[in-house]
Parts: sequence; C-alpha cells; structure tokens
Amino acid sequence: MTSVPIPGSKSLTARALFLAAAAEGTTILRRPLLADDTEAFAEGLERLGYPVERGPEHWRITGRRGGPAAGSADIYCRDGATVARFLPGLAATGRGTYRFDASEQLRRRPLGPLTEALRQLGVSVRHQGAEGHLPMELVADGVKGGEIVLDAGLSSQYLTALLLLGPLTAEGLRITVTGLVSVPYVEITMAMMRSFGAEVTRDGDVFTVAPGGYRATEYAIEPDASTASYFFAAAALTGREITVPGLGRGALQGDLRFAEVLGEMGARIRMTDDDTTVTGTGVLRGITVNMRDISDTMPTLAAIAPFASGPVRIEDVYNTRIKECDRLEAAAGNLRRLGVEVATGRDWIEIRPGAAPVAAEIACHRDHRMAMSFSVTGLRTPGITLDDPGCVKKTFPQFHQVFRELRTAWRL
Ligand SMILES: O=C(O)C1=C[C@@H](OP(=O)(O)O)[C@@H](O)[C@H](O)C1
Ligand SMILES: C=C(OP(=O)(O)O)C(=O)O
Repeated sequence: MTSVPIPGSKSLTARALFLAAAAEGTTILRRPLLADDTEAFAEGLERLGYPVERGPEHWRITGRRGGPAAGSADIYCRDGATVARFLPGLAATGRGTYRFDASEQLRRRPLGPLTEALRQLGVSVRHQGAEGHLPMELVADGVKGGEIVLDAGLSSQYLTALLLLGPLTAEGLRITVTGLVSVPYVEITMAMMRSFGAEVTRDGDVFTVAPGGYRATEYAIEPDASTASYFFAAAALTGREITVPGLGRGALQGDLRFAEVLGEMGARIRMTDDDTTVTGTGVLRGITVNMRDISDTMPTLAAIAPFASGPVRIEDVYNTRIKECDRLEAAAGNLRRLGVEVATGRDWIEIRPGAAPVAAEIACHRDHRMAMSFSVTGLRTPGITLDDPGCVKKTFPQFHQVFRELRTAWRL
C-alpha cells in the first residue's frame, strides 16, 4: 500500500482566500495549495490591499469589511480562471478602478456572462479588447444587490463569483441560473460560505444570499481531488494500491467521484472518514460515463482508456473545450499520436482500445491536466514524453518528482 500526500485543493484555496479577505479580522488557512493559480490569487488580493502572509504550512490573511483598501489596482491573473472570475466580485465592493489582465491562454477564455451579471448589478465593466474577455477595467462604487439572471452553462465559476459577492452587497442577492455545469463546485462554494458565517440557500434554479458579510475563522484546506485522480488512475492501471489521506467520506470536492468511476470499471475502492484507497485489480472495463459534474477528470480517464477492455465514452463535457485548451481535441490528438482510435463530438469523446499504445511525445498545450494525465499512460507505455512538463506548475509544481518517487516505489 502506498500513501500519497496530495497538495491542497486549488478550488478550496481560492474560495478561502476570497472569504478570508472579505471577513473582518485574521483568518488562518491550513495547508493551502502553493502553486501558480493560488499564488496569482494571493498576489491579486495583496494588490487590492489585503495582506497575505504565506508560510509553508499555513497562510494568514488580514481581512477587511467594506471592500478593498486600494483605490486602484492592476491584477494579473496568469492562467488562473478562478482569479479572473472570483476577484472582480470582491473588487466590485470597493470604491475605485481595478484592471484585470491575464496570459494569452486565459484571455481566450470567456468571462462575458459574469461581466453581464455585474453590469446588471450596476458595476461598470469595460473590456479593453474583445467583449467578454480580459483585459477589463472595472469601476466600482459598492454593490447594492438585488435580482439577477445568469447563464452558467459555460462555467459554474460565474455563479461562484456572484454567490461569494452576495453577503458583501447592501441588500443581498437573488440569482436565477440557467444551464448550470460543474454543480459540485457550487456546492463547495455554498458550504465554504457557511463556514465563514454567511447565509446562502438554493431552491431549484434560484440561489438566495443574505447580506451581512463574513466572519474570520480558521480553515483547513482539503487535498485536491482532481490532483488525486492521477494517483487513483495510476493504481487502477498498474494493479497497485494507493491511499490518499485527507480525502474521505464527507469531503467537499465532487471530483472524488472519479474514484467511483474507476470502481465501476473494475478497481476496488475503499473510503473511510479520513481517506480513500483505490486498488487495481487487473480489470479495467469499458464504460459510458457522464462527466458534466466532474469534467476536470475527463483527461485522466481518457489517458487510461486505451487499456480498458472495451470502449470508453465520456459524455456531456462540452465545457472542457474552453479550459486551459480544447481538452476534447487535445486528448483525442494525443491519443492518436499514441496510435489509439478515438472519436469526438460536440460534447463527448470515445476511446476505442485496440493494439497497445506506442511511445510518442505528448502535446501539453500548456495544460497541466494533459501533462499529468498522459504521465499516467506512461506507466504502461514506455517512452512517452511531454513537450512542456513545466506546465504542471499551475496546480502541482512537484508533480513530476512525486510521480517519479511513486514509480520507484512501485518499480515501474
Ligand atoms: O470553481 C472552481 O474552483 C472550478 C470550477 C470548474 O470550472 P467550470 O465551472 O468552469 O467547469 C473546474 O473545472 C475548475 O477547475 C475549478
Ligand atoms: C479548468 C481548470 O482551471 P481553471 O480554474 O483555470 O478553470 C483546471 O484546473 O482544470
């Protein structure tokens, strides 16, 4: 049995940073993720005037009611969509002019539904380049609140941003949502808002947030369940066993359901209150699976699918086309490089296992998940290389070292 300590959740760290900044007083975050996305988030907060003291084990954030202390700020989001989508909501509660920009990759990703919603709330948002994309400038004068309508069919992050903003408005928010994807991330948001003292409810498509702000607290970040998927997949693929401590029953992250998908394919899964263990059994059946709720794990499954005993079809994942890259085409392209038969449609991918995959260079498209997913394939196909191994820094800078240690322990 191998136990792998997985770094903190990107999604929980980003939310906790927002909540800590908006709460009066000092919040301690235990085991936050130290990676590019969360570093960009912390840097953004500092530019808005919220001090973030970063230690290796915990971060201390000094929060403030009434919006950012800074009357103007330039925030560079790097590749982090959570930064670009959550922080404008916090900036909107201030009084001043706030500019957001990002890498070319993140500039391409859509922001329009969020900026439309902010405009419905009276915030002035001006996109400097293409409408609905970074860079943008926001002129803020506090947010009164009220009723808005939001299309969250491309990303749940727009809804999370507005929910997080809700308690900071004068009158609260009532958001009617259409087309919601990635629902478990919204559940994470609501649970964490409650941990910081806010009132938020859902009734079907309508989310209601009471005014009243947040309370500072001490908060422990769970290990990242999307990151854990590579290690669970590795065990399932090689007949080994892996335990991830800190992710058990009651964990907030939907992506832990990926372990259940491996279970349906033939791996053995054991979940306790404290951890999850996946044991490879030598059986990896084909499967048809809807991954709308857990689409960050689509590339993980696609990368081990060539070793299944039948076709693997992953459905309802249109929004993976607008992540760090077009993940449906990137996964398909890489599988073809390995000699695997694969087809894609608007919102699905189907992998048809045949002869064993052959060695090839993987095109990462600067997408950490391409790099980490196809590293798992490499456990069974010697000679797979990555054209950009460094792109893992977005969420897991030490990935290759940890993975190498795992290979050594497993003699692979
Ligand atoms: O809210 C979050 O922390 C996230 C939501 C998901 O995005 P979408 O809602 O855009 O699918 C997920 O893919 C992303 O990695 C993190
Ligand atoms: C889609 C992802 O990130 P982002 O927060 O930039 O959307 C991801 O981590 O897979």
